[in-house]
Amino acid sequence: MTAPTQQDYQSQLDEKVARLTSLLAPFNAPALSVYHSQPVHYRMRAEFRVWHDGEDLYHIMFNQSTKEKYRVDVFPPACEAINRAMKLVMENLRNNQVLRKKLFQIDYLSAMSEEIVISLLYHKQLDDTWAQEAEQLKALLSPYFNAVNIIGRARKQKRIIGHDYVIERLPVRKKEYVFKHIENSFTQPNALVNCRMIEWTMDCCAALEGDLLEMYCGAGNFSIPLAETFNQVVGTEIAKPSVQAAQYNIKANNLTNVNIVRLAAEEFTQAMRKERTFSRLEGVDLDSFNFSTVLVDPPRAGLDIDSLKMIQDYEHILYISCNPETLADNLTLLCETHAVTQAALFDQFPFTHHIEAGVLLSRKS
Ligand SMILES: C[S@@+](CC[C@H](N)C(=O)[O-])C[C@H]1O[C@@H](n2cnc3c(N)ncnc32)[C@H](O)[C@@H]1O
Repeated sequence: MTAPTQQDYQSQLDEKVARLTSLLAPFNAPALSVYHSQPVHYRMRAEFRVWHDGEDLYHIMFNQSTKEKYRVDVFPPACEAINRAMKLVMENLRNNQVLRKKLFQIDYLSAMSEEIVISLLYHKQLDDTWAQEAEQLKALLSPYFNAVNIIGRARKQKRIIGHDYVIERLPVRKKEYVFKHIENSFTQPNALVNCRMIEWTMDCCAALEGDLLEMYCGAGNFSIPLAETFNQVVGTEIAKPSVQAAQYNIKANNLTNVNIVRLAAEEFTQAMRKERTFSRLEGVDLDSFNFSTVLVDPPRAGLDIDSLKMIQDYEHILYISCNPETLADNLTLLCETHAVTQAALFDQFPFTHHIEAGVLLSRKS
C-alpha cells in the first residue's frame, strides 16, 4: 500500500465537511469546527486475512470493488506499533508449523501506550503445544512493546496469553487518562482524533452545572474526563465487557462521582419514566440526581423514539454521532425543543465515507 499525500487527505476531508454542513443546514447549525486526522498511522486496530503460499505466509486484504486479494506487508493507516507487530509476527510465524497451521486471520489492537493484543484466529482447536509456542512468540515480541498479549481463537475456544486488553493512556489537556480497552469491544479507532473529541466535549460542558447523564457510554471514554466538570455522572451501556472496563477505569482514574449501569438505552428510558424497575439499578437512586445535561453516542442506527423524547427533558444535549444521516433524522425531533449551538466534524475514519460528528443542543427559551 502506498501512503497518501497531505493533498489527498485534505480533499477527502473537504468533501466530508461539505456533506455534513449540508446535512446540518436545515437545523441552523453554526459553522463546523473541524478536527483533522493524521493522514497515516491513525488506526489503533486492524484486521487481516492470512494467506498461505507454499512456505510463504503473509497478511492480505481484499480490494472492495474488484474483491481481489492483495498482499499487505505494511499498512499505513495503522499505527506504528501495529506495523511493527505485523512484520515481527510474520517473521516468527512463517517457520513455526504449530502457530501457522490453519491460521486464517490476525487482528491487532494497540494503544498510544504501546501495548498490543494480537489475536490469531484458527480453523483448529488450540492445545497446550500451541500455548507454549504462543508464550514464546510473546517473549520474542516483548522487547519491542510496553506489553504484548496473544489471543488464540478457534471454534468455542479462546486462549489468552497475557491479557485480552490493552491499557491505554490518553493525553487530554495536559492530563493522562487511563482506559482499559478490551479486545473485541467497542473503542474509538483513531486515538488522536478521540483526544480531540474528548476535548471538544469538555469545552462544550465547561460552563454547564449539575449532573451528567451519558447513554451508550462504552468504557467511559467521555464520562471519565467529564467527571471533573459535573457533580455526578451516570453512564449507561448495554455491553457487559464495556461496563466492566468502565468500572476498572473509574478506579484507575481515582474517581468517586461516576456510576456506570449495565442497561440498554431503551431500558434506561423505561426506568427514568418509572415504567419498569431493574435490579441492575440497585444502589442508584435516579431521583437523587440533578441531570442538566445528557450525552449520547449511539451506534449507527441513532436513538430509538422513546429515548429521543426522554432526552428532550434535559437543558443540554450533547450528541456524538458516527452516522450523520441518523443524526439529521434525530435532530428533526430534537430541534422542536432545542437549538444547535455548536457543531463539529471529527475525522475518525480518514479515506472512508464515514463521518463522526458532534452537536451541542440547548433548550430554546
Ligand atoms: C459508538 S459506541 C460509543 C461508546 C463510547 N461513547 C466511546 O466513545 O467509546 C456505542 C456504544 O453503544 C453501545 N450500545 C449499542 N446498543 C445499545 C443500546 N441499545 N443501549 C445501550 N448501549 C448500546 C455499544 O455497546 C457501544 O459501546
